Amino acid sequence: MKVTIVGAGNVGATCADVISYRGIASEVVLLDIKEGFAEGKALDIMQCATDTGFNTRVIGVTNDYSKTANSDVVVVTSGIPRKPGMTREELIGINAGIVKSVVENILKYSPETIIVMVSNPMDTMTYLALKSTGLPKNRIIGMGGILDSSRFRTYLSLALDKPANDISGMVVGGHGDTTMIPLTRLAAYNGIPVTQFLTEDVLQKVAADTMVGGATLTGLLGTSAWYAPGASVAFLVDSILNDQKRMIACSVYVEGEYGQNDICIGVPCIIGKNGVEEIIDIKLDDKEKALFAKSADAVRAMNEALKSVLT
Ligand SMILES: NC(=O)C1=CN([C@@H]2O[C@H](COP(=O)(O)OP(=O)(O)OC[C@H]3O[C@@H](n4cnc5c(N)ncnc54)[C@H](O)[C@@H]3O)[C@@H](O)[C@H]2O)C=CC1
Ligand SMILES: O=C([O-])CC(=O)C(=O)O
Repeated sequence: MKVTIVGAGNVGATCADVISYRGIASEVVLLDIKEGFAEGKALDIMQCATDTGFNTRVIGVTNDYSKTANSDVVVVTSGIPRKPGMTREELIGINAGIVKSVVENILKYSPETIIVMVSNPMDTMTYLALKSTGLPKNRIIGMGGILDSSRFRTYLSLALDKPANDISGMVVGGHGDTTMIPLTRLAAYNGIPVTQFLTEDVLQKVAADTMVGGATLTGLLGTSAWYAPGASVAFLVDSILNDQKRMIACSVYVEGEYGQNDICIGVPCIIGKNGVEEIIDIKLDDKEKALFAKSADAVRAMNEALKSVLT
């Protein structure tokens, strides 16, 4: 199985690294516009093979899309990350043009591929990729909810002082500091609702910390995060390539689900070899429904902003 990752920067290279050492794909192509950069990252990752014991072939190329031909999955991480104090939405001006040209080039060589969108603002870039290519909606998947859910589970694990892997929880809605919705009511510690262990105040703090999880790391690091984002992309790619049919919160095109239409937004999906195989329309309570509608309005407004950026 072949995966191409466009953008060999922090997230792209980390994702290539995790895909390789977990043996998720037999071939990974890293592509970047910076001369020699992807080649260097690929060689460095390949030189881990004997110590960590993997056989994935990793190659790096500078803007040579012919080497990406017949990729089963293409991950798009090309574009700029935010700096401290910025929102993801402020990246739209530069990243929209990059994403549009990248997906056009990709489809010339891999017309049947499934695209995983990472570049921010991710919900908007997912919508842009869908609309500009006309691909079927099952083949364009935005990565955000899985990362937000990992952060949610981490903050819950810290509050409970219990292992994160014993905790389930999901974040839906937009992948933005104010648009994501950690579903605290449904989070559980080995099947037991966390509401039995944590006070409402603590749960509200966990939700607030989750929502600004990316901004907190950007403030600490000076650029946005990459270890957890790279691992989240690899998890998603694994579910596609190995047809695992995991339920993962992803940004996908909705047509009536959650009362929304014509936007890409984070909802629970079954992810398998066909990409998005099903959207799980879970029952939200009235408060969650109102938050989802507000989130959807904000996501829709960004899609409107695309028009001025691309003309
Ligand atoms: N959806 C999510 O959950 C997350 C999204 N991100 C987003 O992912 C993107 C990448 O972040 P980082 O890897 O930290 O940035 P980075 O700056 O480390 O890497 C981006 C790479 O893209 C390359 N690039 C730029 N234009 C290109 C083009 N036209 N073709 C090929 N390569 C090109 C750059 O040369 C650079 O190497 C950002 O937009 C960031 O906001 C980051 C973390 C999580
Ligand atoms: O915070 C950012 O800008 C990058 C991102 O989407 C994340 O780490 O969640």
